[in-house]
Parts: sequence; C-alpha cells; structure tokens
Amino acid sequence: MEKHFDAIIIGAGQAGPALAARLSTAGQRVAIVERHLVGGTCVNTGCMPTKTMVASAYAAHLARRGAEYGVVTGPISIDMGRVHARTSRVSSDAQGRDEEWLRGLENCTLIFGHARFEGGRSVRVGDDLLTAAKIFINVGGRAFIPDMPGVADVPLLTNSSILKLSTVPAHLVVIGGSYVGLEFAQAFHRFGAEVTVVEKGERLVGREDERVSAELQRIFADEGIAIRTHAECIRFAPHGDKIEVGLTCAHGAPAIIASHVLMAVGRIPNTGDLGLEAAGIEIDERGYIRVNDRLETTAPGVWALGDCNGRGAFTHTSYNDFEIVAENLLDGADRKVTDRIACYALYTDPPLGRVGISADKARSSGRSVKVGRRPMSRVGRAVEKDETAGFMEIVVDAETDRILGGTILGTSGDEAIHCILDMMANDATADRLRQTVHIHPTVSELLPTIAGSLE
Ligand SMILES: Cc1cc2nc3c(=O)[nH]c(=O)nc-3n(C[C@H](O)[C@H](O)[C@H](O)COP(=O)(O)OP(=O)(O)OC[C@H]3O[C@@H](n4cnc5c(N)ncnc54)[C@H](O)[C@@H]3O)c2cc1C
Ligand SMILES: NC(=O)c1ccc[n+]([C@@H]2O[C@H](COP(=O)([O-])OP(=O)(O)OC[C@H]3O[C@@H](n4cnc5c(N)ncnc54)[C@H](O)[C@@H]3O)[C@@H](O)[C@H]2O)c1
Repeated sequence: MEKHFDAIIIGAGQAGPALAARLSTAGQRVAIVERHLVGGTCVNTGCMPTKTMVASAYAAHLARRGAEYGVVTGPISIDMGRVHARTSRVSSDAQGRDEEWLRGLENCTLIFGHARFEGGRSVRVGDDLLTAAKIFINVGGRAFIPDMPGVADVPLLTNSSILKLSTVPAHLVVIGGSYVGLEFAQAFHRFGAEVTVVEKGERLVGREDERVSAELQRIFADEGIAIRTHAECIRFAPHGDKIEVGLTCAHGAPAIIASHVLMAVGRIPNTGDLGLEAAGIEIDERGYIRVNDRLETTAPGVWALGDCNGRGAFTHTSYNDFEIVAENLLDGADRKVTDRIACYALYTDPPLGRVGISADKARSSGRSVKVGRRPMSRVGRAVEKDETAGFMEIVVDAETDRILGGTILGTSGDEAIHCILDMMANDATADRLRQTVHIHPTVSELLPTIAGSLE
C-alpha cells in the first residue's frame, strides 16, 4: 500500500526521534521507521548499558579498596546476574519511555520494519511504499568483524552480545584497545575476569597523544589487566570448549587461551542494505553516506544524520546533527557541522575527557602553541578521594591566547573537561580562564592555575 507523508525518518536512534518531534510539532506528517528497538545503539547496546556496567564495576573496585578508606568490609563477590539485570533494566526503561513518547506524538507514525529506498522520494517497509518530499537517514552502525583467520570457527562477542552474559568469563580476551575494548576490559576485570587486551597498533587509544596512551596503559597494568600491543596477525581456533587466540607480537607468548573473546575493532555504518543507489545517494569507500556541511546527501531532499554520515561517532554528535538539520529547515538558521567543537569522553576509571586539539597534534600541525599540564596528584580533590592517576592539560594558541584544546585523564575528567569546552565555545582566552574563580575543592579548580602557567 502507498502512504504519503511530508517527511520520512529512517532509524530511531539519537537524531531521528528528536527530529520527528520537531517536524511533527511544526505540523508536518512524519513517518519514523525502526527495524529493531527505539533508542538505537546508545540506549540498547551502547552508552547506557555500558555506563551502567561501568558504575557496577566501580562499586566493586571501591568495595575492594574499602579498607584504604577506613571502611572494613567482608569478602567481596560479584553477582553477575544482578549486574546484568540492572543493566538491562536501565536500557529497557529508557527504550520503553522513548517508544511511548514517540507513539504519543501528534502527526507522527512509528513504523517497525526494515526501510529500503526504491527511489529518491520513496522507501519500502514490508508491503508498504512510503513517499515523502524529505527523507532523513539515521541508521547508525554496528560492530565490525574483520575477516581474520578462524573468525567463523569460534563464537565471538560484540558490544551487543557481551551485555547478555550473566556469568563472569574466566578469561576475556578483548580484541581492540580503544573505546569499546577498554571500557569493557576494565569493567569485566573488576567483576573478577582475567582480561587480556590485544591491540594491533603500537599503543592503546592510538588516536590520542602518546602521554595519554602511556598513562592508561600504566593504570590498566597496575590493575592487573594484561595488554598485548603490536598484535598484527590475530587468528582464532577452537581449543576444547575454549578459544585459542593466536598473536604475532614483537614479544610474549604466540597464543593465549580465552574463555570468551570480545571484538572491539571499530564499527561500520548500516548503509549496505538501504538501497541507496536507487535514490542516487553516494557513500564513501568505507560505506559512510557523503554529506555536506549542512548534512545534505548527494540526493536532493535527503539528509543523513548520526554515525552513518561519518562526521561523528557519538550520541552527542548525532543529537547535534538533529539540531543542525532542524534549525536549518525550520528556523531559517545556517548551522554547519564544521562549527562543532570536537569533544568526547572515554569511560575508563579514571575517565578521559577530551576537547579540541591535543598538544602533539597542535605541534605537528605547525601551530605555535603553549601548553599547561599538571598531574592529578596536584589536584586536592583527587588526593582527598585517593584517585590521583592521570593528568590535566590545556593547549593554547601562542599568538592569540585562545584555548585550542584540553585533556583531562583523571577522576571526574568527563565532567571537568566542560570548563574548557565552554570557554572554547565562547572563544575565551587562557587569561580569561586564569581569572575565573572556580569552586574549591573540585577537579576543575586547578584549570585556572594551569592556564596561568603555560609554557
Ligand atoms: C559499546 C558502546 C558504547 C558507547 N558509549 C558511548 C558513550 O558513552 N557516549 C557517546 O557519546 N557515544 C557512545 N557510543 C556511541 C553511540 O552509541 C553512537 O554514536 C550513537 O548511538 C549513534 O546514534 P545514531 O543515531 O547515529 O545511530 P543508532 O543509535 O545506532 O541508531 C540507528 C537506528 O537505526 C535503525 N536502523 C538501521 N537501519 C535501518 C533500516 N534500514 N530501517 C529501519 N531502521 C534502521 C537501527 O535499528 C537503530 O535503532 C557507544 C557505542 C558503543 C557501541
Ligand atoms: N565513551 C564513548 O563515547 C564511546 C564508548 C564506546 C564506543 N564509542 C564509539 O564507538 C566507536 C567504536 O569504538 P571501538 O573501540 O570499537 O573502535 P575504534 O575505532 O575507536 O578503535 C578500534 C581499535 O581496534 C584496533 N584494531 C583495529 N583492527 C584491529 C585488529 N584487526 N586487531 C586488533 N586491533 C585492531 C584499532 O587500532 C583501535 O585501537 C568509537 O568510534 C566511538 O565513537 C564511544
């Protein structure tokens, strides 16, 4: 059956639902199509369940350290069933709320099914052909499983299936030492698993400055998490009821035996089964939909938002894509994706908060910069909490004194980094930050001091 709307949104992740609400409130008839669960990756298999798990793991870690704080506790054990139940509840509550809200929107129809383009203005979902003058793609991505030797011969976990474990793995091998890998590695180690992180690059979080990689590696090693870098030739083979993970490393054992293996080597966009060619929508060599600064695709009347456009890979970037598209369409704004200041956090303990350009990248780009840095051991609040691993860093343009970026690898780094982000958003100078009085005792209070001693 053919059904006509003013707008079709494909995918109910982090941009789609908000856009559906804005367009339908503006009086447009909107269809939003979702093939699995409302809320997409973040709510169901990404941010929310992982940060819930990370919180349980932190509780376990603190409980084990209780005596250091003068809290005498008995033996610590992990009820993985309850960890799992808590994680599922947080996700399913949010998913249910989001779905109910979408269903309640006037002028908006929520349709479950796989959407596929049949032309520039038409999308098939099952027996229905939906047509609209405007189509918005918000299909996200999924875990990438590379074609490594033995990959089809053994069971491998992804960020989705690992959330279903209701027992603690004996030995979890994590392939990939970046966001997904490190957050799960530390959490499962704190739940009691032996954990080995296997990274093919020369260091963890290879996109960050070496100082960050080295400090994270030290923190992980101190906790007892094994790390194997330079693992360039990973292969898998069944080993009884276990999995042999073969590694060709510069040093160390050639293989390890795992009870479970998590693949965390990146994500690929869900663009292969969308029929994009029928609408003339171009993708790049990695499958990301090509968009311009206003997130318009190569087909008129079609936009791509969120992870599938390759312009961001976070919930906040997907949501910001919604803001850009909605304000340009409905408010006559001229917002651009390149106006966004890069910012993100890695939820290890301590977390890494990052904004703008890093010190090494600024220097290698040839810019003249000043850098201020302090170890977390100089932050009073960190000392009081006895969480002194890490450091804080601010990067400043030596000519204009404008703040270019910041790194906080340390307790509350995911929150405190916003001081630097907000200063950057207001184009403030380091001197302005230096003059700003911050609250004592906080992690943020050292930032004005650092801004006053740049080198
Ligand atoms: C383990 C993990 C932890 C993460 N933690 C964080 C974090 O702490 N902070 C952060 O900012 N980001 C985090 N992320 C990234 C974040 O989850 C994503 O950037 C974000 O969810 C992207 O949102 P999106 O709207 O682009 O797509 P998604 O949330 O992936 O939503 C896309 C939706 O489209 C649907 N869909 C796909 N194809 C079709 C089709 N053909 N027809 C109909 N529907 C379709 C999918 O079912 C899905 O519901 C994490 C990711 C992972 C994997
Ligand atoms: N805190 C957060 O915001 C958060 C948390 C989790 C995920 N995410 C999002 O999810 C995306 C995916 O995260 P990710 O960690 O899977 O990918 P990633 O691209 O960030 O890192 C992949 C890692 O795997 C390594 N690798 C690649 N191929 C390999 C191989 N064959 N063998 C061993 N190692 C290999 C890479 O060198 C890299 O270190 C991120 O881009 C991020 O945006 C965000």
